[in-house]
Amino acid sequence: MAHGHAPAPPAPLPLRGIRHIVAVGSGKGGVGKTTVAVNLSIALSKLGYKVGLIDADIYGPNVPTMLGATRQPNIVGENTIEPLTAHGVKFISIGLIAPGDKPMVMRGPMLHQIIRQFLTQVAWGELDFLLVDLPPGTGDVVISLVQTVPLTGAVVVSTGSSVALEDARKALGMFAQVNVEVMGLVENMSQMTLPDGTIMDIFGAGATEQTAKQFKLPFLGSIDMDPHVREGGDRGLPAALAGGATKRGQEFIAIAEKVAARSKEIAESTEDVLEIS
Ligand SMILES: Nc1ncnc2c1ncn2[C@@H]1O[C@H](COP(=O)(O)OP(=O)(O)OP(=O)(O)O)[C@@H](O)[C@H]1O
Repeated sequence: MAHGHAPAPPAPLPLRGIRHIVAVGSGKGGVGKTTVAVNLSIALSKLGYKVGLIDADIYGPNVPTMLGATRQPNIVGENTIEPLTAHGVKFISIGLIAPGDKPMVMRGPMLHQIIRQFLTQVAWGELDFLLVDLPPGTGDVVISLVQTVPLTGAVVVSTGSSVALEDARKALGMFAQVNVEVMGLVENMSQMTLPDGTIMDIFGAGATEQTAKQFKLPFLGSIDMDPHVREGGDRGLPAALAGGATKRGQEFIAIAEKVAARSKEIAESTEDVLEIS
C-alpha cells in the first residue's frame, strides 16, 4: 500500500461530541463478544458515562435482542438516524437496518457506507464512549472503521481455550496492522460455579491472562460462565444491570473501570504526542 499511487483516502476525523471510540473484537465467533460489548456498555453507563453502541456484527447482529429493543430507528431531518435507547445506552444495529432472518450479503463498499453512516449520520449527541461490536474475525469492518474515525483502542474478548486464543492472537495482529492500540484482553466464560459450589473450568480459565502477559498487554478481567448471563441476553435484560449487587455485575463493572482508565491514559498520551509534533 505504501507504494501505491491511488489517491489517499480522506484522513479519519474525530466525531464531534464523542470522546472515545472503542472497538470490541474477538477473532473467534461465539466467545461472547456481543455479550461483553452490551454489558460493558451498561456497566460504563452505570459508572455515570454517556454511552453509545454500534452493532457492526454483520454475521450476528444480536445487540437489539440483548438490549431488548428491536424497533426500526426513526429518521430525523434530512438523513440523520435517531439511535434507539435501552437501559441508558444509545445504540444502532445493522440488524435494525436489515431485520428478519435473512443473512446479510453485502459487498465491501456497501458495508463501508453503512459503517460510515453509523458513525457520522446517527444523532449520537454527546458521548463519553462509543463502543463498536465488530464481527468475529479480521476484516472489512475494522478497515472501514479506522478509515473513518480515530479509535481510542480495542478490547479483545476470548475464552481460555487454545482455539479461541489462537484466533484472538490473529485479532491482536490485525489491530497492530491498522495501528489500533489494544487496551486489553477480556476472558469470557471463564469458570462456572455449580449450585453446590463446585467450580468447573470449561474453557481453560486463566489462559487469556497468560496470553495478555505474553503480548505485554493489560488483562482487563474475566467473566464467569453463568446461565444468568445467557438468560439476561436472551430476555433483553443484560446481567450488568444488576450492577454491584451480583458477581457478574461486579465483574462487568470492574472491566468497565479499567476500560475507562485505559481510555483516559491513551487519550492523554496521544495529546502529548500531538503537542510535541
Ligand atoms: N459469561 C457467559 N455465561 C453464559 N453464557 C454466555 C456468557 N457469555 C456469552 N454467553 C452466551 O453465549 C452465546 C454467544 O454469545 P455472543 O453472541 O455474545 O457471542 P459472540 O462472540 O458475539 O458471537 P458472534 O460474534 O459469533 O455472533 C450467547 O447465547 C450468550 O448468551
